[in-house]
Amino acid sequence: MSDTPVTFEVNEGVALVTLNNAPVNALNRNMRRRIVAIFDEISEREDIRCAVLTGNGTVFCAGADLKDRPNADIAGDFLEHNRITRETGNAIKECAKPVIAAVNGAALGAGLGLMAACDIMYASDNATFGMPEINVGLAGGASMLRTLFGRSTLRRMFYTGQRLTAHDLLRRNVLEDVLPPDQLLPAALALAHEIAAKAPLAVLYAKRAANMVDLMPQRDAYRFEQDFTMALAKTEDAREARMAFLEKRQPQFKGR
Ligand SMILES: C/C=C/C(=O)SCCNC(=O)CCNC(=O)[C@H](O)C(C)(C)COP(=O)(O)OP(=O)(O)OC[C@H]1O[C@@H](n2cnc3c(N)ncnc32)[C@H](O)[C@@H]1OP(=O)(O)O
Repeated sequence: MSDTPVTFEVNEGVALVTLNNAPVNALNRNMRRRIVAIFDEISEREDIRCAVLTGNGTVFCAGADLKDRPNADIAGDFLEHNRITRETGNAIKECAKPVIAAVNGAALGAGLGLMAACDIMYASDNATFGMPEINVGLAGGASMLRTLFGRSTLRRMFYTGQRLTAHDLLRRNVLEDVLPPDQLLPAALALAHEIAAKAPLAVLYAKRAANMVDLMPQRDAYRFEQDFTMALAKTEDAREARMAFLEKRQPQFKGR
């Protein structure tokens, strides 16, 4: 295992978070804690506007570390493991800034869950996707895929452990794009920089709204979004965005 199981660097408003636990970036507790800490930090740092999540090596993430399981004979050990496991995805989903997945290889089990927690998803053309829990004595994880797949595909993957290709997911409108490995990170970073150049408050509101509308009925969701529209309309940046459009110039945002 690497000393730094997840690395984190920031460049011009974009954070690049890289899973770095050779050979297959399997998730152990140490790594999960680091992921939670990094995305909480990204939420609060004003110099970060968008993040990209990728993996080092040829596998994005092989899911739960099958060599480092909780001990059911130690009271509390399984519950603590489960708590940090679910907070890993939540930290990405609830991150105040958009997170773009750049899936550079297999994304399996909890690894596919990491991708599913992201806002926008790119993959390399050699990536594969599956929920192999059924084959390794584990259950649980269908809930992580609800926003990605329809009922039948989700259950087929869940009951069989079958793996789908990146092109299968592109055809099913799960992925934004499928790219050769050397073009994956540049494409994800280019989109991240485009988002990072938007009015910061507008992006914060947009992500909160997008997360909420995942959960709410349409009528309530749009009512909720209108509150954000009203709050945003009162900011200096909203006025600047409108004036820049009318004056045919680039906006200068102040984050307020
Ligand atoms: C709710 C969520 C639950 C879950 O996430 S359950 C876990 C689901 N994950 C799996 O079942 C992982 C299955 N792994 C694979 O299919 C393959 O592996 C890969 C496609 C990821 C990579 O294949 P390749 O490049 O051919 O490498 P390799 O020789 O299979 O593996 C290299 C080393 O990595 C170890 N390894 C693979 N997956 C895991 C894992 N999830 N946890 C711990 N170790 C893993 C292997 O055993 C081996 O190790 P050694 O070199 O000692 O033989």
